[in-house]
Amino acid sequence: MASIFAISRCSASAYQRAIDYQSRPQRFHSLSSRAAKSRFIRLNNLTRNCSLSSNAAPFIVADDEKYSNKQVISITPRLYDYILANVREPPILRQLREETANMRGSQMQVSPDQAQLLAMLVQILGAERCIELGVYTGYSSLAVALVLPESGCLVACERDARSLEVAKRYYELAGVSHKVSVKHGLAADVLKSMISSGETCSYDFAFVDAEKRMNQEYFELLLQLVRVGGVIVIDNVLWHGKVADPLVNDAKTVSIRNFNQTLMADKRVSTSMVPIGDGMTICRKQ
Ligand SMILES: C[S@@+](CC[C@H](N)C(=O)[O-])C[C@H]1O[C@@H](n2cnc3c(N)ncnc32)[C@H](O)[C@@H]1O
Repeated sequence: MASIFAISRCSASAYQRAIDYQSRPQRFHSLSSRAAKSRFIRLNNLTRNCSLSSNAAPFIVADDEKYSNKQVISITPRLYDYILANVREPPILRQLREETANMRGSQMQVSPDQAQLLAMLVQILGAERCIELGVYTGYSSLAVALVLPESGCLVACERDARSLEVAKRYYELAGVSHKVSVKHGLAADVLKSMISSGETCSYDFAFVDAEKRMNQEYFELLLQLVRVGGVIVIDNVLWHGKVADPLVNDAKTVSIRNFNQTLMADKRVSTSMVPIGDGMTICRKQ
């Protein structure tokens, strides 16, 4: 109870500063020594009061008039464990995730709850023809291929041959390789050649998870390939929260932030930004 009481008194901005401090303490340590010391102590207390430990109860991010009194919670490690315990991850996906955990870049893989959402969207759409940009070792593409009908097809595009080998092995193991058309190459080139071959408006679903700075170009090409009513999902739209931090202006963050802003004004699609994993935007072509 004590921690819940502390959490409810911790404001959203204090919580954000506490998170900033946890993720980048060096930013605060670069202050003049006296200012740094007092800020260090205050922020240390904040992180403790905001109960960011693994056993923390969910922190209420918003519940005042600004947010129409709607209560919005953050996900703590304990709550995330609970969410994961409610994901029906097929054993073959679990096996792939566990094998990939020791590989370089494993943090790039979508999370089990994200993969489940992608598979769910494909099922709701009744999708038969799908595209994925950025396969890595195949976790998200396998999640999609597993729910495609036998006649379905997923174009899976990846520039790295080594990770593609793992993906192909798992498509075989899962018995879905006949549904996956693997394209080894640069995503934009693959999409352009699909358009040149007359495949416009013939796809139901696309998932974008390749080079983040190319998102706008991928999106324009995919809009040509996806039918009206089809869905394009873009991953990493929150970019570890950096898109909302005006002090972060590296090229990738700025590019994702600009893309999000452009998408917001794009009347060709309806959109929903979902705070799952590192953030996904779901777009439906109008
Ligand atoms: C975030 S990972 C994809 C993770 C994958 N969706 C999963 O859930 O396992 C991004 C992948 O995109 C690939 N990639 C990056 N730029 C690319 C490009 N221009 N064309 C094709 N693949 C690219 C990288 O090699 C990497 O494997």
